[in-house]
Amino acid sequence: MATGRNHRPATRSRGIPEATVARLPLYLRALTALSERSVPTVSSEELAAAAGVNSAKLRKDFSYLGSYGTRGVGYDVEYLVYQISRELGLTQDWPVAIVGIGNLGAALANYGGFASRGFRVAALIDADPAMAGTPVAGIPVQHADDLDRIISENGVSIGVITTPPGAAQQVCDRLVAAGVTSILNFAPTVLSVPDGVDVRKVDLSIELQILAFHEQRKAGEEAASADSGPDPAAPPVRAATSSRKGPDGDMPAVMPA
Ligand SMILES: NC(=O)c1ccc[n+]([C@@H]2O[C@H](COP(=O)([O-])OP(=O)(O)OC[C@H]3O[C@@H](n4cnc5c(N)ncnc54)[C@H](O)[C@@H]3O)[C@@H](O)[C@H]2O)c1
Repeated sequence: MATGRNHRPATRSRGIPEATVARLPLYLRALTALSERSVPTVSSEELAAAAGVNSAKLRKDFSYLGSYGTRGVGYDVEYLVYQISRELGLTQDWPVAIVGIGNLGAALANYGGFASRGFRVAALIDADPAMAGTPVAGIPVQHADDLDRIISENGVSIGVITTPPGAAQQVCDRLVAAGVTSILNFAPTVLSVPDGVDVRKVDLSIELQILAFHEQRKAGEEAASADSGPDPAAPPVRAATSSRKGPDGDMPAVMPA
């Protein structure tokens, strides 16, 4: 378990571009589904379609892993699952602490998908004394006063912040001081962290705002085309608005801080 403050993921030191790292979980999700169906091999085109990624980009991404597939056969599904899991550091257990066990923190604690992906919810922490000792998802909530001890006792290197925004920076500082080097921030605030600490933020309202922008644009284009009648030279409305959002496109669902 790497818990040092200056720990950097091996992927970066091995020179894999950040955009490729962001697509690896998409490949892994598609490959895991194939593996569950006992599919032995997959072509780059099939896998690219399943992951929602362009196939040339997929082949380039896999070349960073040293994985080139076999002509006419494709990629070995099980081996790729192993390779990508290893590259992402998922072949080891990552104890995670969630801080702020309200609506969102409790929902995340109850989400079964983390454990199957190598993330074990090791501790739940909240500042509300009334919550101390109360089990959520079978794990007793611990008081925030004991944060340092909880982090070190559980070897936590990934902290999830689901507190109100006003508390997030202070919680972040305490997590970092306790040795946490990666933070997933759900609070709608920008966190400052020292070098060597990685922060990712998730904001569903930003994603919804981007969808609202596209909805508005589609509605405007439809109104304009209704006003002017059909124009054979105009591109189809769908084609103009179907830009992909995600690690293959321009707006990842989980953003660097
Ligand atoms: N990223 C997203 O898409 C998304 C979606 C929903 C909510 N949120 C954000 O997630 C956060 C939590 O939302 P919620 O609805 O669960 O709120 P909530 O009020 O239900 O829960 C917040 C919890 O944090 C605890 N808390 C407050 N200060 C603390 C501190 N210093 N240390 C430890 N615990 C502390 C509170 O006791 C409470 O239990 C908010 O910042 C909200 O804006 C983000």
